[in-house]
Amino acid sequence: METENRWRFAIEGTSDGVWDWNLETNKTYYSSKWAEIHGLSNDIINNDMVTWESNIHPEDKPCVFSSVHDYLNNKTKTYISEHRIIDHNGNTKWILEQGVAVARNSAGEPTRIIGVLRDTTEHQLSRHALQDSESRLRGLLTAIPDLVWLKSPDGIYLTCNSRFEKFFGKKESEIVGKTDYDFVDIMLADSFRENDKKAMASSVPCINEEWITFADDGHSELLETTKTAIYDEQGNVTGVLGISHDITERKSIENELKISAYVFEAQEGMIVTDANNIILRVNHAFTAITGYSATEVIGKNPRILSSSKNNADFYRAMWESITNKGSWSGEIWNRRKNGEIYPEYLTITAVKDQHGTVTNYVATMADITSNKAAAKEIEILAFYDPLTHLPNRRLFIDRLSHALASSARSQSKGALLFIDLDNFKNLNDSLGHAVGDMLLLHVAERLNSCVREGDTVARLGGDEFVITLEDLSLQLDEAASKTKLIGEKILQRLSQPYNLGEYEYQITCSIGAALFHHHEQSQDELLKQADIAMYQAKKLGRNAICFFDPEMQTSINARVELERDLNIAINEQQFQLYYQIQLDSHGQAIGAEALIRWPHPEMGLISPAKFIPLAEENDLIIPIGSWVLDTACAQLKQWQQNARTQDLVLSVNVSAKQLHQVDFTSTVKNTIDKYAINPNLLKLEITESMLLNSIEDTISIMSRLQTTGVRFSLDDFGTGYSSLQYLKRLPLNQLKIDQSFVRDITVDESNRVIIRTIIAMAQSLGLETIAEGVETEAQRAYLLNNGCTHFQGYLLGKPLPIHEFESALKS
Ligand SMILES: Nc1nc2c(ncn2[C@@H]2O[C@H](COP(=O)(O)O[C@H]3[C@@H](O)[C@H](n4cnc5c(=O)[nH]c(N)nc54)O[C@@H]3COP(=O)(O)O)[C@@H](O)[C@H]2O)c(=O)[nH]1
Repeated sequence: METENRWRFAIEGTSDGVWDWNLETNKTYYSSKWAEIHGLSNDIINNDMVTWESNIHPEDKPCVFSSVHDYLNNKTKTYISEHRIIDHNGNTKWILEQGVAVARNSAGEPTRIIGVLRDTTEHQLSRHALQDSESRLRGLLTAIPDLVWLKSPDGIYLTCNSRFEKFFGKKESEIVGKTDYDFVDIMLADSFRENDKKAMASSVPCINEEWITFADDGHSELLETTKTAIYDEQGNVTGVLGISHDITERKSIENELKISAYVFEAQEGMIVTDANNIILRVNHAFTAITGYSATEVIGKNPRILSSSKNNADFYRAMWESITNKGSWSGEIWNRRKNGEIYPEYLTITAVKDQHGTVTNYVATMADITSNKAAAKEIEILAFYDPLTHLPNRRLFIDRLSHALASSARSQSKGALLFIDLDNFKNLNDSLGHAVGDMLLLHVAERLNSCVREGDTVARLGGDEFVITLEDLSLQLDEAASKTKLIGEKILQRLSQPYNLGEYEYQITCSIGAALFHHHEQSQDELLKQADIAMYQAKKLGRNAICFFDPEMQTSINARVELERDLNIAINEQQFQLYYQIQLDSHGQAIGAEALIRWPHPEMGLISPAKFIPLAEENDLIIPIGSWVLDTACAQLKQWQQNARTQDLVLSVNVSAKQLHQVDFTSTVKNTIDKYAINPNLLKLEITESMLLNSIEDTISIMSRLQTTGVRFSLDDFGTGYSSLQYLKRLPLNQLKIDQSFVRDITVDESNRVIIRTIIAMAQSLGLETIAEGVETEAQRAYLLNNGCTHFQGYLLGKPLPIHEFESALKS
């Protein structure tokens, strides 16, 4: 009892409330302090558990009972509970209650528990106030659309808001305690750290802009980040606060504005007016174009620029378009400040507000004075010949098609003249192109003077001119005779001497005429016909006019077909080589001439005299010549393997185009190498006419080939104009007397003289002579008696396919 009293005395002395619960008697002792906390006094207190329980806040009771239950069942070591009570005066208080068993029964169950109780209301209130403040702060941070974060001086995140979480794509709890290096690449983290340090070292906030990619969805934003150092009361830096604001849109607007300002000051003049068409703003280009400064026009109506060149209807239509369609653009004549009227390309656009009401008009203007001049220039370049200023081919074709249409309508006949100067090239080559151009200018003038106003004289290019003669007559024959008269006038006028600076020059022309008399004729067809007729005039000896006739067309068509077939022949290797024997003065076979044959699948054997000139014209001679050379060398290879034929020399015809191919020398060498033949047995026949042009070039090519051992024969000798001078320089082995001299040898004394001269020339140059076209014994005898060394002709053998040739050789 004594102990109990002492215990009671002691507990009454503490500042905490004490309770002592005897579980066996279910009596509870409450200290005065306990009673005080509960708003009770000791004299009215009941020493039972009901007193304790009834004061507990109803909401907290389940939790308190659970704690008691856990303790009684030995689930916890002490009983502890912080909960609310409602004291006797109705005040809600927070208390912290703790208790331990001081006695247990034999089963180990508590039989007496003593506990203390402390009023924690004040502490709880301030804790809750702090929690509230924190949650308000957090709510605030969350509501802020900016990224907000706080880092320690060494860069460790202390907190951040939810917007910031999106940047790293992590929750705040995962961010706090880490640094930038844990979330972004090292370069970016370095730059963040650098800016943090700057901010912490600065007394004012530091601002920087950076593009940031958000880890949560990968989108990017341009952020303006303000970093501010945070200090404690002693002024020590305790961290850095960062706030990043998305300025992507603002920047883009700023850029748009910059661009707009730039555009406004672009090359084109600009006017901005209000809805009443009063000028609000103009740019520098406007001033440059019109001569008016901004101050001179602001507040005025743009009509100060108008000229009298556009009438009221024009402006009415313009405003109608602006009102109805929102814009107008087109060419307009305006007046500059200095009074000059100029063309302008103007665009006016109505600017409307969201209600569709016009607020402004924006006009852009481009001075097209120079465009107009350029357009004129372009037209001249596109449609006129720059030298003579005559219409060019394009304009001519256009005019011709109109003339044809008009002729078809009126039934009145017209004509097309195709004029080509004769040997114009000689003038260019001898006196130069500048003099040639002067002549062309004179020709253009003279042609214009030969025709009527409505006729068109055009230059197609080079020395080719064309003229359309319209409305000649309703009768075809009369139209033809008028055409002839005009053509003859042109022949006569053009053949008069020309004064070309220091030179006086005379030239003639050839004219082809085609009449247009039925509406199916196309301009291309007519041009072709006149061209054909012009070639006919050339063939007739030049300085002549020829009319197109249908027979010519037939022959042209045949040529076109032949050309097409020739291409097929090359691809399908339809050619054959024939061999014509060549004998020496003792009648010994010394070789042969390879002569191409074309057994056409439908037309039979076509003479080389017919297709070789065509092949030369359109360059098909190149593949044909290569085939001949290759086949001849292959034959030489065959012959080399036989004692009877191993010394035969094979002559191969080479055309001018072939000889002047850049790779001709190498082609010959390669072919010789390919078949490993003796080059001395290959003789290339070139014609005398080939020497007329580019003699120096020909000498150099022949000389290069001569070094390989190849031999040369000069074909058709006597028909050209080779001077002895040139002959001496050519690396020749043989002169071939043309068959035209041989043919009449027995009847024509002049041919005999020529033959004797050729043989004498050959002897003096140390060359062999071979006569071709030897058909009679008399011809052979005469040639032999006059020193001719070699012979070829039907008398000795016709050109034969290889098997027949070799059989003839044996016999
Ligand atoms: N570039 C090349 N030209 C070649 C080639 N093959 C032939 N030709 C040239 O074609 C022209 C016509 O040749 P062709 O019809 O073969 O006539 C030759 C002989 O057949 C003919 N000849 C020969 N002997 C007589 C004869 O006694 N009487 C007679 N009326 N004609 C005869 O003469 C032509 C020989 O020509 P050439 O010796 O070359 O002057 C002709 O110009 C050939 O050159 C070829 O592969 N490439």
